[in-house]
Amino acid sequence: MSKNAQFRAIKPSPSILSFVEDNLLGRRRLIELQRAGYNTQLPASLDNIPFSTSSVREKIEENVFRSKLEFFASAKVSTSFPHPQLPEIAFAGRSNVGKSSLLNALTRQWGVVWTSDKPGFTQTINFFKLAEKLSLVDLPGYGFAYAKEEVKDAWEELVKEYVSTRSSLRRVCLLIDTKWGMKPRDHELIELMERSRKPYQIVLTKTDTISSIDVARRAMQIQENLKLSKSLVEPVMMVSSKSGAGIRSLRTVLASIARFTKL
Ligand SMILES: Nc1nc2c(ncn2[C@@H]2O[C@H](COP(=O)(O)OP(=O)(O)OP(=O)(O)O)[C@@H](O)[C@H]2O)c(=O)[nH]1
Ligand SMILES: [Mg+2]
Repeated sequence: MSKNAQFRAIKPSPSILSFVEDNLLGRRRLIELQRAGYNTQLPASLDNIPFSTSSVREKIEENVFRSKLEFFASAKVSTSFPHPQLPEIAFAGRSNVGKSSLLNALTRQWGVVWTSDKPGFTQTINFFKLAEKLSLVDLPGYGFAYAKEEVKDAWEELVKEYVSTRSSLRRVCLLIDTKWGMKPRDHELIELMERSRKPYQIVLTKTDTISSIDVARRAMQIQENLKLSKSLVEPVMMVSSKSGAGIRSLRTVLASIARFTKL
């Protein structure tokens, strides 16, 4: 069977299918979003309360994500990692997968984290904090095709060192582009997290680019692939920073890390 046919033969579980439907994930027609009660005039309209009568955005439900997002450190080498003070959530994944965009979408604070359509844009580990509650870390993407080999290796070493040694790191969100699925470099990082027993959670990004059934298939495929993994935190999360789909669900999951972990 071809890879494509194999993918199409995947039967997503009922829980994945209902998550996809409840969050209106996948490419959707405008009329469908409007019928579901979303104000499609708003940017990232699915990150709002359906049937809200307000013409502006409702406030973010999770307190911690309403705090001001502040950049506080940047590191190119491990000796410049800041002193670990807050529970930390890191965003890892291939270049261009949407890490920086997701940080912006979670906090709705556009412009604090820089995004770009040029792969390999984020070249250092950037540390942000939300009040004195939680630290969010934007990792440089790996697998960037155009950088010089030695530069690329240096980035990867930095990410690996961070993931395996950082004591305040509570979760790594491993972002995977829904359309393309997991690549060898993603597996390398997973092996490292398994070895260093770092809890990690998969976040499928750019779900607005493919059909909803394919989003569900991708989540199922990854869940099956990683079912023997010990450090994986379930479930597979699915988001679109563009439509706002799944963003509220991810905030809920991540806010509990701020609430329940002490350093
Ligand atoms: N359609 C769509 N495009 C997205 C989404 N999220 C990000 N993008 C686009 O993807 C490109 C890369 O986004 P970034 O957030 O800069 O990606 P990154 O993972 O931080 O990239 P590096 O810093 O190079 O590692 C930009 O052009 C974004 O506009 C999404 O949910 N949907
Ligand atoms: Mg980036």
